Amino acid sequence: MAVILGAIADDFTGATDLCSTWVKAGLRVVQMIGLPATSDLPPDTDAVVVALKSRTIPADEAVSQSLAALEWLQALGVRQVLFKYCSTFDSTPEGNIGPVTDALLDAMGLDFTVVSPAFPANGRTIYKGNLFVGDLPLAESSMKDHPLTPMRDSSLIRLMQAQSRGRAGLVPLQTVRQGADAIRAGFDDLRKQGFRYGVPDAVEDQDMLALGRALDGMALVTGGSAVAMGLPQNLRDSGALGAAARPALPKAVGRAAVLAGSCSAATRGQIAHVAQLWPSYRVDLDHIAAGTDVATEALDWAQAQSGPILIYGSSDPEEVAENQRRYGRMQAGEMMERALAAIACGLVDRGFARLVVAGGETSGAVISALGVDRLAIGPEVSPGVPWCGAKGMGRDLALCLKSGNFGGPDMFPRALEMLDV
Ligand SMILES: Nc1ncnc2c1ncn2[C@@H]1O[C@H](COP(=O)(O)OP(=O)(O)OP(=O)(O)O)[C@@H](O)[C@H]1O
Ligand SMILES: O=C(O)[C@@H](O)C(=O)CO
Repeated sequence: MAVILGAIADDFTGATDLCSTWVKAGLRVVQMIGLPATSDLPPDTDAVVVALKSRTIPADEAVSQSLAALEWLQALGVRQVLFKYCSTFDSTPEGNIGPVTDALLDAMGLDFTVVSPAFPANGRTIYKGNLFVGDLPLAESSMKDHPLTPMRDSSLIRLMQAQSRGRAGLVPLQTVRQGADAIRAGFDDLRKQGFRYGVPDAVEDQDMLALGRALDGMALVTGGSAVAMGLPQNLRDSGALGAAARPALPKAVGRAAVLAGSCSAATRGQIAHVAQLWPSYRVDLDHIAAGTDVATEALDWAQAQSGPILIYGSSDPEEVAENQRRYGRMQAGEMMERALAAIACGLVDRGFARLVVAGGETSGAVISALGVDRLAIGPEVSPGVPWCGAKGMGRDLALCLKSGNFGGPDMFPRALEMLDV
């Protein structure tokens, strides 16, 4: 069977989250890191996700990388393309969700697509076009303090219109609850009225599955990982998919570490939990800025410990804001990412082979530095967070790339228990 589903993800943890959704649906999925240099894929691959690090780069660069990824996927012959962004719609007023969606629509000769970041299993729901994170509207959730993409509006209609060329219209929950045909009719109505993006309400997985059915035949789909849940069934029904596959845990031998650069409320809770259990080391941004070799310091410390360790740069919103005032928003983020990436390489050099990395940008920096070019997706630790197998710096590695906001407080030890650490 040929590769039938393709996706372009705007960050690395988001890509793994999507891969995990398709792996759970029995697909054989490969995650390519960055623009692929080769089309050499395992012969039974059903779906490929190209993981870009394009969420916070300038919009024109995000557009050109996404178009190159689209061309690569089209050359594989995929039937449907998903543009995967964050379930909390992480973006700035300039993009990059809007500009990339517009560019993909144009390149594919289309005039309409769906915009659906909903992810009910992780508490991201959409009602009357407003995105909620747990019980709070997006703009009142901890996402308002995100270091790179603070979200200060909850209306997906306004958010999308502010950064794109077209109008966004709602498919209300009453319509979604009537099932796939009604949703499709809702999209058709919007398109006829000149809307370019359809935003369907969704509060439960059942809504996402109905939406998935409605998206049968829509060549470009955009959203979070949950919008992808229902797509494999359409292809299975049409006979385009073989028997379901079962994911395997990665085999990697070596010490275990958690590296955290995410400053989300969830990650900070996970750090607080694990700091009681394991040796932990905090990377200080002021030391990095002062030119201290923090990587060597952290690695010397790591070698003196036994068992799993935690190394983190994450701070609370006040300290992040202070760091950004001092060094600039993007510069502060990049300094921390570079330090954590250098530490990751040093750890692998010293025999660490099982790494949990918290944060999408952080994961991007770490796996690029490790020279990983693809991930084999294994079983999930928690919704959207799978273990992955990879080759990095010539070694077999087990990597768990955790989206900032995902997972319960005990997610780090649970991840390692799955590998019997
Ligand atoms: N103490 C700090 N001060 C300022 N910035 C920091 C600090 N610690 C980490 N950062 C930066 O904050 C950013 C966090 O983004 P990252 O994508 O890694 O996490 P996230 O947004 O929570 O995760 P996700 O994208 O998966 O939702 C990174 O650029 C990181 O380097
Ligand atoms: O959709 C999500 O929340 C995640 O997959 C993600 O993209 C975090 O960076």
